[in-house]
Amino acid sequence: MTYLRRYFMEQFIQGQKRTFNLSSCSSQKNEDSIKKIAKQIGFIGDGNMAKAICRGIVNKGLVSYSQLYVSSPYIKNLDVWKQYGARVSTDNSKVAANTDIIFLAVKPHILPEAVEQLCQSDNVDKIKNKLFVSILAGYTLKMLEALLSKFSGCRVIRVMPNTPMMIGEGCTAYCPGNNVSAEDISVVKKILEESGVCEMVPENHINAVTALSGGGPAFVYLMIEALSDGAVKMGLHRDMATKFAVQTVLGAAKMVKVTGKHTGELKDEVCSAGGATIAGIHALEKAGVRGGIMNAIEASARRALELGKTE
Ligand SMILES: NC(=O)C1=CN([C@@H]2O[C@H](COP(=O)(O)OP(=O)(O)OC[C@H]3O[C@@H](n4cnc5c(N)ncnc54)[C@H](OP(=O)(O)O)[C@@H]3O)[C@@H](O)[C@H]2O)C=CC1
Ligand SMILES: O=C(O)[C@@H]1CCC=N1
Repeated sequence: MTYLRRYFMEQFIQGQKRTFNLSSCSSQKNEDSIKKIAKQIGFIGDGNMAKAICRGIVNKGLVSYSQLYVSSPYIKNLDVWKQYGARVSTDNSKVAANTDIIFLAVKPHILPEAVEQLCQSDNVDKIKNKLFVSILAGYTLKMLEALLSKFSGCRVIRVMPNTPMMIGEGCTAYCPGNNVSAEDISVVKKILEESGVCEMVPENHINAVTALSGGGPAFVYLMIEALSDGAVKMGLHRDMATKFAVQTVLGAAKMVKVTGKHTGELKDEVCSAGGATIAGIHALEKAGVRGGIMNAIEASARRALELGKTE
């Protein structure tokens, strides 16, 4: 078991425990019944992003685990879902046939194989008229609609989520495909909005979104690590350095959001004339940090574009 898988399983279990505690309180129950989505939701692929979405929506009371049906190739890996009441299968077609909304949550290079499994199954007739939600980087609506064309009446919504959905702080963009109804959009939006910010974007913006918010958490983790490393170099203990780096990033992000001020103005409020901060800003500018970050977004968006092409 990889470290990441073990970590997500632990988080997943903790999330479930917290949900159980919350839902035993009556006011939460009332709120839950208002929010609840009366649909069966399928996940083809049970990796990091699928777990983040599921944990986010279960924690918010939108669905219960019994409404989730998850598939991936190794039955052992699905035990954790089963343990909490989700249905599981190694057969993707069972998930697609027995749910209303199907999240495609495999890696891009796996998608043709996963869809082929649906096409070759005995469940083809039962997969008609379904709503598919693709979270894959790179796969355009046109490609997705072509891949799923065997299933008449299928609709597709392309979304780009991120892992902080798991804690209700996600950031997701979505683009509806041809044939989706207002109800399709409304239910998918409800799922995504419940776990953070959610905006509709034109499809030609989705690769930029993939780089910015899809992969962005990784860039921010790296920055937090570097801030902590710098402070350790200057003598702070690691625990404190990381705790302060995290709180500083959180606080700065909230300042931008809450005050609505331009980031340049907020930066100027920190930089005393001839002081310590401007010396640090100078070091960052000399290192080309702004250009480096812009290059990272550009490289990531270009790579996202390539991911839909078969490799
Ligand atoms: N991770 C992220 O932050 C984000 C990811 N995405 C997108 O989400 C998708 C999934 O990424 P992520 O969750 O990170 O990837 P993971 O590798 O964590 O998950 C992929 C899952 O697919 C399973 N799988 C492999 N082959 C098949 C198959 N034939 N049928 C069904 N399931 C299969 C894997 O099972 P096993 O492990 O047993 O092989 C695994 O559970 C990608 O397309 C990515 O572009 C989008 C936004 C953010
Ligand atoms: O790295 C990737 O390709 C995916 C897309 C966004 C986050 N992870």
